[in-house]
This record gives sequence, C-alpha cells and structure tokens, in this order.
Amino acid sequence: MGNDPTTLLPTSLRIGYGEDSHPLEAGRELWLGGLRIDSERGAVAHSDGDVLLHALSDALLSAFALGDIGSLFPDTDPQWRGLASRVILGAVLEQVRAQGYRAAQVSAVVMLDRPKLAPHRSAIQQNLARLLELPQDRVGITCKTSEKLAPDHVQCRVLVLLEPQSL
Ligand SMILES: Nc1ccn([C@@H]2O[C@H](COP(=O)(O)O)[C@@H](O)[C@H]2O)c(=O)n1
Ligand SMILES: C[C@@]1(CO)OP(=O)(O)OP(=O)(O)OC[C@H]1O
Repeated sequence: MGNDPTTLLPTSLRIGYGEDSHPLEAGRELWLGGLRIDSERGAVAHSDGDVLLHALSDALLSAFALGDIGSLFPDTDPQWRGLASRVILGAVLEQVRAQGYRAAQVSAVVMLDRPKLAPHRSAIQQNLARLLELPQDRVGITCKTSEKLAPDHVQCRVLVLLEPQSL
C-alpha cells in the first residue's frame, strides 16, 4: 500500500446498517425514497413515514455511532409532525460531511405486500442517487413481499458503505 494517499485502506471505510417499519392504514400517504407512491394505504407515522429514508438515515448515523434519527427528531416533539423525511436525511448528511465522509454505495431492501414497487424502482433509485450524489449503479433497491407474514406493515433494511471525501 506504500505512501500513496489515494490507496484505499480498509480501515478508512465505514459501514452502517439501519431498519425501519411502520403500520399501514387507509387514507395515509405512502412515501418511499423521497417519492410519493400511489397506494390505497400509507404509513402511520409522526413524519411522512418514509421507511427507506429513515432506515438510510439511521444507517448513516450508525456508521459513526452518532445515535439515531429518533434522538435528532424525537417523535414526542410536535414540531416534527408531518416532517418530510428528506429533511431528516439532509440533517444526517450534514453530520456525515462533518466527519469528512460521503456515501459510496447503498443497498436497500423494502418489504411490502402491496402495491407492486418494481414499476417505481428506477424512479426511487434515481431520487436516492440524486440525494446522495451517487451514480445510480451505486444504489441497489430490492423489493420483497412479506409472503403475507406482515401484510399491514411497510419495512425497510439498508446497508450503506461510506468513504472519506478525500478519496
Ligand atoms: N411490493 C412489492 C414486492 C415485490 N415486488 C417484486 O415482486 C417479485 C417477487 O417478490 P417476492 O417477495 O415474492 O420475492 C420481485 O421481483 C419484486 O421485485 C414488487 O414489485 N413490489
Ligand atoms: C421520524 C420520527 C420523527 O418525526 O418519527 P416517525 O415518523 O414516527 O418515524 P420513526 O421511524 O419512528 O423515526 C423517528 C422519529 O422520531
């Protein structure tokens, strides 16, 4: 590896993992990855209930042991009611930048029985890539049904790899 400053030392990489889930209810909006998805039911939440942005934000915070989005935006605080989750992600990305890092790759699994998400995958991927300033092929989105094990919930798991801004 020598003294080449561009050499990628394994210890300079960070990894973060996050999860989120919300119950589904008729008359609520369904937000995923910063986009509103046409659906008969949406997430019951204090904010817009975007499980993908919540799990991603928690994964980014976890990479630096910075707590979780509930500590930054407590759901007991009325000022965060109806909060757009892109605001949460924006605040978290500021913290990531303050550590001298940026996202390098994201891998997300969204679990939802209905509606079908595959038709929205590319739009969600594109929006996440834009928010994270990443090429689209660095944002993987897997859509899964729960096989009717959790028909009344939307869930998400996210793994994120981070690299120093200096690379
Ligand atoms: N809400 C969803 C869930 C899944 N899909 C797509 O359906 C395929 C099969 O899903 P399984 O859970 O049975 O593995 C898979 O290709 C998913 O992309 C979907 O579009 N929307
Ligand atoms: C985002 C916050 C704050 O509005 O509330 P919710 O929308 O209920 O979502 P959750 O995933 O429980 O995350 C933490 C919260 O404090």
